[in-house]
Amino acid sequence: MKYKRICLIVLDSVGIGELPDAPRFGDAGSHTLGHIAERVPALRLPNLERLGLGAIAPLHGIEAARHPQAYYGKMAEVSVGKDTMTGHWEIMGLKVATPFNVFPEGFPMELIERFEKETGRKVIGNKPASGTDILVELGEEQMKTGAWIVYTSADSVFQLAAHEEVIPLGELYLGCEIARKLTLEDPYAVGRVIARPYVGKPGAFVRTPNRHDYAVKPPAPTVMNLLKDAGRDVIAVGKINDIFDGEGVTKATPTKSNLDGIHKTLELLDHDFEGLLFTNLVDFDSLYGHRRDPEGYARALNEFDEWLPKLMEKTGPEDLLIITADHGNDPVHPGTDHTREYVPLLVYSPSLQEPSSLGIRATFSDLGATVADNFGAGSTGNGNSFLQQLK
Ligand SMILES: O=P(O)(O)O[C@H]1O[C@H](CO)[C@@H](O)[C@H]1O
Ligand SMILES: [Mn+2]
Ligand SMILES: [Mn+2]
Repeated sequence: MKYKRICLIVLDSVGIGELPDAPRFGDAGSHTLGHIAERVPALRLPNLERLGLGAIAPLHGIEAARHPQAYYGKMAEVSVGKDTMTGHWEIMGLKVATPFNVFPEGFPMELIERFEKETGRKVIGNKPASGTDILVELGEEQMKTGAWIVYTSADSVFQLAAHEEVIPLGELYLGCEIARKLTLEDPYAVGRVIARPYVGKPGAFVRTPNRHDYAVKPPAPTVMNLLKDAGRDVIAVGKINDIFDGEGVTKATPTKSNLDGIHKTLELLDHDFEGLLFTNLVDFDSLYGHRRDPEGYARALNEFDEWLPKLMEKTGPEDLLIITADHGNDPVHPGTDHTREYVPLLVYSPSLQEPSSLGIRATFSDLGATVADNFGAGSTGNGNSFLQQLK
């Protein structure tokens, strides 16, 4: 065991430029970090810059450090998707070869009818939509009729929106469990069912942090399962537990925001453990990427950058701090969906002598392979470990 604790932070959707196959996903020219830096020329990320962020790709206002404090590079996604589950599963050693089903025309009527029958409420919506736009369109109708708002996106998601004062949270979660049961397998096989509660009055609806995700289980053991089976700790912060449906997790903490996720990560680093601390910071994606808000996205990046020194401080010589992402979500790209991009890779420990480039990794799974390698936990069969390169 080279490192005792590995703290892996996924900045959800913080991509670093189009992948060669981006045109196939409608994402030619996408560049989440690059376009934010261009749109918000005042953006400075001095701490990520010190680690080597600007050495991965040219970014306006962020220099390429001459002596980066972290190993740096970028990783390509080989799986056939650009959603959160696919990205995280690939990071943890799986290659998703069959895409999840998507529903650009909405869900088949027979599924909707079964859902209505089992829940005792009607469905309105049933189409791809932005989660905030659909509330503007249908929130008032839901308040009047008590019907479910069902919507999807370019991802494989069955999203169920409900006003907390019209359909109580408990009933919303029950509705999601019913939807989960109905869509678990073919012919629907939906990646995720998501509870989307909101509050407020027409014209001023706001979504609450009581969102809850019901994912399918990863189709094979991931690096997290390998670690858990090898007796290591696998601590999940934020959405991680949902994304893996609890598989391979030994302890989980949900979060309310990026800042909450950073605080919880810092707190966990104060305790002794041996294994992986795996954090997802989702605000980048849900509050700014999907909302096509480059200014908000820049502020969130800035906030993470300000807390980074604290995270580095708590990373001891026997620890590794790894920062990456799961896909892109370029706030300047047309539409409101994810973008098919490389993700950044920064690997820091105060014990590293002269960090240099890790190059372009052929798959996100190189990261998982490195984690498994470090703990002598075996292999999922995907990815090449870069552990020996870290000196
Ligand atoms: O527009 P909202 O509701 O935020 O939905 C987004 O969030 C979903 C899950 O991450 C994505 O599939 C996308 O549809
Ligand atoms: Mn994501
Ligand atoms: Mn998303």
